[in-house]
Amino acid sequence: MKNVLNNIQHNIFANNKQLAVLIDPEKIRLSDVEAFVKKINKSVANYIFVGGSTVPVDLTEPLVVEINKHTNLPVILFPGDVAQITNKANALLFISLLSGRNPAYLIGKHVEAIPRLKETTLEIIPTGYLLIENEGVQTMVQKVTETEPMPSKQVENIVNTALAGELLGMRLIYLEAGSGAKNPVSPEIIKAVRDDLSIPLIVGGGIKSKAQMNAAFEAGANIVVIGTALEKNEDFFRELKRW
Ligand SMILES: CC(C)=CCC/C(C)=C/CC/C(C)=C/CC/C(C)=C/COP(=O)(O)OP(=O)(O)O
Ligand SMILES: O=P(O)(O)OC[C@@H](O)CO
Ligand SMILES: [Mg+2]
Repeated sequence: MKNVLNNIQHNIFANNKQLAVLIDPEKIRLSDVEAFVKKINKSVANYIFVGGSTVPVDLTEPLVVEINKHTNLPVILFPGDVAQITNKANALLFISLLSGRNPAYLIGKHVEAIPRLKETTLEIIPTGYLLIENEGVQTMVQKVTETEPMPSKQVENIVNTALAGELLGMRLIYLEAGSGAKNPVSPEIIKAVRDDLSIPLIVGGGIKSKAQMNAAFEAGANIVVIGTALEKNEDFFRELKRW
């Protein structure tokens, strides 16, 4: 059923916060998936994102199959490359790296993905993806895509880039500080983007505490994504049992 975007919009209308837990296929063993997913089920999480900047070709599909055995939550692909597309998920964030100027990640990979997507049952959600600079530390996404992140001081440029994505017809905007970033995207940037944007806003990268998660929601994030902090410390799930 193609209802992920509808569900996101419905939750926004109802003023609900939305949490996505990111599972990186490279960072989890199949034998650990059941226990991890059971923790996700007991938390407030609404979605499971699956993806990574570098993932061996044969890891994603078996992971999604295993996740589906243990949860009814929607599984949404957040791919770093075409090989991470599998029909076993519910939806695909069809992301274009708007913060960068590498044609491969703006449109090239997307063309490459079409043979897989022609007959897919996945809900495809066009998503503008903006990598925001974080104290000058290089992120995996930056390295893999050979692009520069947007300077965090250039708030107007960040807002304009997000709005350009909206006007190009994208259905979501994702503000990314980078996996495992020292600091999340600042509330100031989130608020500035939220103030001008009409479509849902996802924020991720470097969120390690409930306070940081709530700061992102308060600033206007509609969905917060947490990956590394839960990978490294599953006790963090205990704080996520209720909003
Ligand atoms: C259109 C298709 C199918 C693919 C291209 C998609 C694009 C444009 C990707 C942009 C950049 C990119 C490589 C994004 C990766 C997204 C992601 C899941 C990042 C998470 O990073 P981690 O892989 O967890 O980082 P670490 O390896 O440092 O943990
Ligand atoms: O792993 P973390 O730092 O939580 O980041 C989540 C996601 O935004 C990375 O692409
Ligand atoms: Mg990661």
